[in-house]
Amino acid sequence: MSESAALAAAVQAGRWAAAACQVVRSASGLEDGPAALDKADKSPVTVADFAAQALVCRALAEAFPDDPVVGEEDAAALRTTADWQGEKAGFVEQVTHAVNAALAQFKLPTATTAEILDWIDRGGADGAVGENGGRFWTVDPIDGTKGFLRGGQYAVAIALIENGIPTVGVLACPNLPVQSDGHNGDGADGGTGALFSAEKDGGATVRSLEPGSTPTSIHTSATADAAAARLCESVESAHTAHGAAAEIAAKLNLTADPLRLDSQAKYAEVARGGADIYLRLPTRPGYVERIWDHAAGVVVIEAAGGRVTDVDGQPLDFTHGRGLEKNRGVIATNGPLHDAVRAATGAVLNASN
Ligand SMILES: Nc1ncnc2c1ncn2[C@@H]1O[C@H](COP(=O)(O)O)[C@@H](OP(=O)(O)O)[C@H]1O
Ligand SMILES: [Mg+2]
Ligand SMILES: [Mg+2]
Ligand SMILES: [Mg+2]
Repeated sequence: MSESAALAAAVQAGRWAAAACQVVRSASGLEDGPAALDKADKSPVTVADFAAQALVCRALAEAFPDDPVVGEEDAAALRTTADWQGEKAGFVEQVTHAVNAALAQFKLPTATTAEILDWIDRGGADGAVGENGGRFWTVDPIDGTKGFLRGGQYAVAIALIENGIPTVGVLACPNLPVQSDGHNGDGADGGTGALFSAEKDGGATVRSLEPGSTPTSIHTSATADAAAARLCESVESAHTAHGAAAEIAAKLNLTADPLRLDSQAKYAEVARGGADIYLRLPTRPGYVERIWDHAAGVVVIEAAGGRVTDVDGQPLDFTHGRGLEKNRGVIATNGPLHDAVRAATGAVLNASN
């Protein structure tokens, strides 16, 4: 099946953004890592998050100038940097450098800092129902920023949402091998990285991040035997309840240790059969999952034969703006295991309430 214009634009956006992330990683010292700021919620944002959002928004604007974009980041902090000193001095210049280094790799003209900040702020839409005929993009320029900082997994995640349904998804994973190796939490293997993509009702594919690479089809595993299943979850214990996942695994007689990786690389691994179950279990009441942390992963995994619901068995509801306001946690599986995993999850979470 040939790629739609929307998928082609998202693939290009993912390639540009991944290139900027790789520029930042290779330019930063191994000990210090890339420069990062703390956001209002104390979570980190790096030079590469901003550079990647700028490039994704530029690519989407070129192909679809009228489409709103709901991006995780905004440039407000970068517009007030005149008196930044110490480790923050030069932060904005580093963003500009990363964007222009990536553009140069693709033989595109360089941009000014003012243009780059405006591209970042194209991601300021709120995903409100009813705007632009119900069509908007959502972008996580680096999903798994903590993984990126640790040299672990991270993903540039891009999805098109139409009338509340994610219809196109791209996950560019610079530290994930093109072939699953069963221990992908380790980070860069010296390979080129992998780009996963899918369209709703089309197939899902993986290709290398190398220029001109060819996509190959991927599919979830066929296993219906929970005891033989591999479970993946976040590295960060603040993002998912590791203890409850261990209880669910025990209930399912699962024997293998969980595969811990950052970012939507977890959706990608289940989508290609490298794992069978992804659990994201609420850690504290009131946390609302963000749409950009899931939309692209949902398209890829469903097109590969998998299933996604929240921990209550409800479909993820993308019609409430920037948050999955009506959902709690996420269960993603290969498909055949879904009902059993959902039942075990319900039993464990209800027992602890
Ligand atoms: N308390 C919480 N529960 C669940 N997810 C959280 C969380 N706090 C932050 N996150 C989200 O977890 C994402 C990373 O997921 P993972 O642990 O699977 O790598 C972060 O994305 P960013 O890294 O894009 O900010 C952030 O949006
Ligand atoms: Mg973040
Ligand atoms: Mg994220
Ligand atoms: Mg992010």
